Amino acid sequence: MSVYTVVEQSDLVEFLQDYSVGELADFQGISAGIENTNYFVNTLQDGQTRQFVLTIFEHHSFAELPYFLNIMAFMAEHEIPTAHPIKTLSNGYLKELKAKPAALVERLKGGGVDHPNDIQCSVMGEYLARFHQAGQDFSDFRPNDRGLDWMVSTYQLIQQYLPSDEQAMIEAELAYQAQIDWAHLPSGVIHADLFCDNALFSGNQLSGIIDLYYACNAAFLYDLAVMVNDWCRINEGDVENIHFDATKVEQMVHAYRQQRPLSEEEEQAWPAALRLAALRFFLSRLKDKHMPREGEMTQIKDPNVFKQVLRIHRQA
Ligand SMILES: Nc1ncnc2c1ncn2[C@@H]1O[C@H](COP(=O)(O)OP(=O)(O)O)[C@@H](O)[C@H]1O
Ligand SMILES: N[C@@H](CCOP(=O)(O)O)C(=O)O
Repeated sequence: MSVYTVVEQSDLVEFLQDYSVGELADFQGISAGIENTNYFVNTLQDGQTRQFVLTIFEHHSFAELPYFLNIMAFMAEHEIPTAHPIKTLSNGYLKELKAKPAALVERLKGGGVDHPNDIQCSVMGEYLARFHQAGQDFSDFRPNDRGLDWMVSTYQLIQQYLPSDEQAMIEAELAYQAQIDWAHLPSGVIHADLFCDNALFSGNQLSGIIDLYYACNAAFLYDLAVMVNDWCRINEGDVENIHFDATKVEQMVHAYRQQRPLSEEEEQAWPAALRLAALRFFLSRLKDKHMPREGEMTQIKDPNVFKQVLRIHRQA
């Protein structure tokens, strides 16, 4: 349930006064998602229904949000299907609602993908490369706040809760990753969290890329690895049965390469990128499990999924 901050009709009518979007027709809380409060908002303007999503940011400060909203606008203006934020009458993207940062963005068509097919994996590979290429012209910079430093500090926080086998695997992987110089690989703006639940499809057509709230500057190869680890992973029952669909991996990476060829260094670093991406989400899910954020009902995702993914890549 991602309605942590309840919005009344009167709140929304007042909030919309600062936009040129017409009059509030109706609105509805969105149950999907885990980080922020989201509402579908419909207005009536010049006899036409307009559809938006209102997001109330539960964990971000006012200061850090312009980067994300500017990327959403930039990518939408560069043929990447992100949701364009709506400008207020004072020409900004960010407002305050119920004492929290809030933004109104266009509502994208399509639905989530639970079991992606080969074509959808290929489409995602192409569009991630397009995202990376377009981002080369984006002027703002944000360091990766889920990089190796964060991984080390997060491990130190949760180590006390972990069984010895997990401690040993994480320490070995951190030591391995510390030897790799990611900074020399092609880098730029990445999504950093492009899981299946952050893309919207209408059939085999990509209609939305959402949740850009981990976007940052980092190695492009890492972003592709994050996506492969989720979109090409086959979960059949027990975690031990997790494996990768080689055709989906090939389709995704081939489509990416067709749009943006990988350098020789990237080709060589690919196994390490898959491991780094698995470690990142293994650690964040372990932290959410052992140190859940206060005051909210979080959907705890299974860390063992990425424990198994990391194990598979380390044994490859
Ligand atoms: N711009 C949008 N257009 C259409 N649906 C959206 C849009 N943004 C979010 N959603 C819907 O809201 C859900 C939660 O959004 P998400 O950004 O994943 O939430 P959270 O920030 O909590 O992770 C998504 O799964 C999607 O169904
Ligand atoms: N897509 C991630 C959730 C986002 O990461 P987190 O750092 O907010 O936990 C996942 O499925 O683990």
